[in-house]
Amino acid sequence: MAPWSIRQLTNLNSEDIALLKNVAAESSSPVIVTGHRLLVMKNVLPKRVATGCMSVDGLLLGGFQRGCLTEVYGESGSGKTQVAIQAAVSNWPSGTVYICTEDLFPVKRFNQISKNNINYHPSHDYGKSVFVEHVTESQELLSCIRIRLPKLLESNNVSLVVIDSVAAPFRSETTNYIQRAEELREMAISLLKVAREFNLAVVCINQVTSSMEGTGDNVLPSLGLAWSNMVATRLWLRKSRSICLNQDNYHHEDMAQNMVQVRELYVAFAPDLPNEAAEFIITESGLKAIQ
Ligand SMILES: Nc1ncnc2c1ncn2[C@@H]1O[C@H](COP(=O)(O)OP(=O)(O)OP(=O)(O)O)[C@@H](O)[C@H]1O
Repeated sequence: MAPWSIRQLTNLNSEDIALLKNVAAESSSPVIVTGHRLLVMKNVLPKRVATGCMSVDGLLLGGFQRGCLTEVYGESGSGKTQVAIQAAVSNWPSGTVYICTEDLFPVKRFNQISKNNINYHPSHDYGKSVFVEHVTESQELLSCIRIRLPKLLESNNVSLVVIDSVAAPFRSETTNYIQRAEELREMAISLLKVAREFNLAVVCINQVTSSMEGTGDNVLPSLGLAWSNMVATRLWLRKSRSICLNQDNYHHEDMAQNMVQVRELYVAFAPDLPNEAAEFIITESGLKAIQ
């Protein structure tokens, strides 16, 4: 039996202590259980991580599902990063791990959305709950997910992991397609393990190639069958129509000005969601549902 002690955790009841004793008995090494892990073990955390946009959360029955992989794909500029940043802000005080593989983390935009968050208070340090990592190569990304990520999750309260974007490290090294497929499969397996063990929502952002853009329902992210089989939910982001809005985001057909681009998040595949879409706009303060 591994040595165990209960430090820092307070207000444990007899049920919690019995659960911790069982965990320690089954483990061959010392056990570190944070308050968050205890909640995971007791299975009392909400099953989804909110995106912070009313219409999208309505469609997704509360947000991104924990314990599995969600792929968000769409053409450049469709709003994939905005959705992820908004979810990171809405997830506060719970943490987000944001792994950037292409562009740097958009700090300015994150701060802008944070300050406009409905629960914003000057004393809240939103930045402290976001752990940013930049990796550009596939092996580096794999090692980050397998080694550094679990270590970080052991000692921090995190409920969302974002990879922006998932294909970029593999795109630059595409000479060996078999190796690429194998690495993608390994990455998906490692991400799924982390998602299950720590009860996290893992959101993988994926671009569609320019030749695929605008081809209607045939637009598909292509990372191979092995990868596709690991993804539980696939969401397609696209620009749809333009509309006129007044300052309160109310739709007015007769307004000649303030034309705004509407975006649509469509459930391309999910075991528990209908193939429907939610509309939203992107404003300075983040994603907003249309009234
Ligand atoms: N402050 C802002 N106010 C209003 N709209 C904004 C603001 N910042 C970004 N946007 C909108 O978000 C769009 C960019 O979205 P985003 O960066 O999420 O796209 P993406 O799908 O991640 O693209 P890529 O694949 O190229 O990274 C911009 O084109 C703009 O329309």
